[in-house]
Amino acid sequence: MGFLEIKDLKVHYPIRNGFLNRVTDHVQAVDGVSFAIEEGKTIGLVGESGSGKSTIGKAIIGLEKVTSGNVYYNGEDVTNKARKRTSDYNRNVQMIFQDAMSSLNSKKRVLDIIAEPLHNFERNSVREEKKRIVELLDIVGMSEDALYKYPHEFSGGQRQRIGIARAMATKPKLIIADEPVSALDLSVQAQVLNYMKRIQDQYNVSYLFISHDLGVMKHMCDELAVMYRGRFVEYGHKNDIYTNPQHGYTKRLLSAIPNIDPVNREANKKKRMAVEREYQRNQALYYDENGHVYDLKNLTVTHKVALKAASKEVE
Ligand SMILES: Nc1ncnc2c1ncn2[C@@H]1O[C@H](COP(=O)(O)OP(=O)(O)OP(=O)(O)O)[C@@H](O)[C@H]1O
Repeated sequence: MGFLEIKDLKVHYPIRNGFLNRVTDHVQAVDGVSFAIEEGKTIGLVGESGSGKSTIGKAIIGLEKVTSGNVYYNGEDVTNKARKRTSDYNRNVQMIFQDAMSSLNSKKRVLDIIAEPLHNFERNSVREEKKRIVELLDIVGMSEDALYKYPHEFSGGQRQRIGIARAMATKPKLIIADEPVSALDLSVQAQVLNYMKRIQDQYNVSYLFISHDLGVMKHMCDELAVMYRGRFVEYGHKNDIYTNPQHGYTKRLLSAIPNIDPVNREANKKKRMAVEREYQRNQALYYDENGHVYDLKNLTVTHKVALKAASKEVE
């Protein structure tokens, strides 16, 4: 059993229209998901843009209102609860975002940025506080030199590491990491991910890791949830999902991971195209090279013969 449990979570955003700004419909951003987070483990949420990943993270931390369902923290229902900044839940659940530049206050020095969450939970002398901040910078591989600089004086990867140091200031049990490396170059991504791994080993922190990148997920996660239109279409141990995906959507995501092995590249390309065609057949839609979309159910016989011949080529 996990220390954080999500039960049948739904977040529906109202769509407003017209002069009176009346609610005419809802976007079912998250539509009934359940899972639990255990200590020291990483759960990955993967899926295309708009599938509801960020909304889950924001609903857990209280940035979005939950429409129905529950979030339990150590058995206590914390759904939609107004909390003091100093509450135990706020201390233990932190979030980092893709764009570290906008989540770090550009007018503040690193010392003050990391000190901010500390002020809510600790009473330290100036000397003690500085010592704590130097320790926090150290866990993300940064030196004391960073203390009196501003966010714009750092690279993207360094800024993300400062964000991680700040999240770690309250000694949280869970960090929700929303696309933390998507905006970074590949080599910098690897560096940031390795720091996150090391921090997990050392402090037993859990991650809810949100990404659209299955390559990154393979490196980071224990369990994986594949999201499609607000729901989990597949959920389980990452090895099971990577070796034996059940859902057409997961197969498609997996086949899209770039292959750097030149020997198998051609074979993988064919496999990828076959998976793509199967997915499209199941969707009853077909996209040709010119970007035209056909509904397979309404195709003429000539079209069907042409498509059949095209799919044989890649089988
Ligand atoms: N504040 C909002 N008001 C209305 N609709 C919203 C709001 N925030 C998100 N949505 C919609 O909810 C759905 C899920 O969005 P969400 O940001 O959770 O997806 P995501 O999987 O995290 O996508 P991305 O990878 O692009 O961040 C989308 O259709 C989005 O347009």
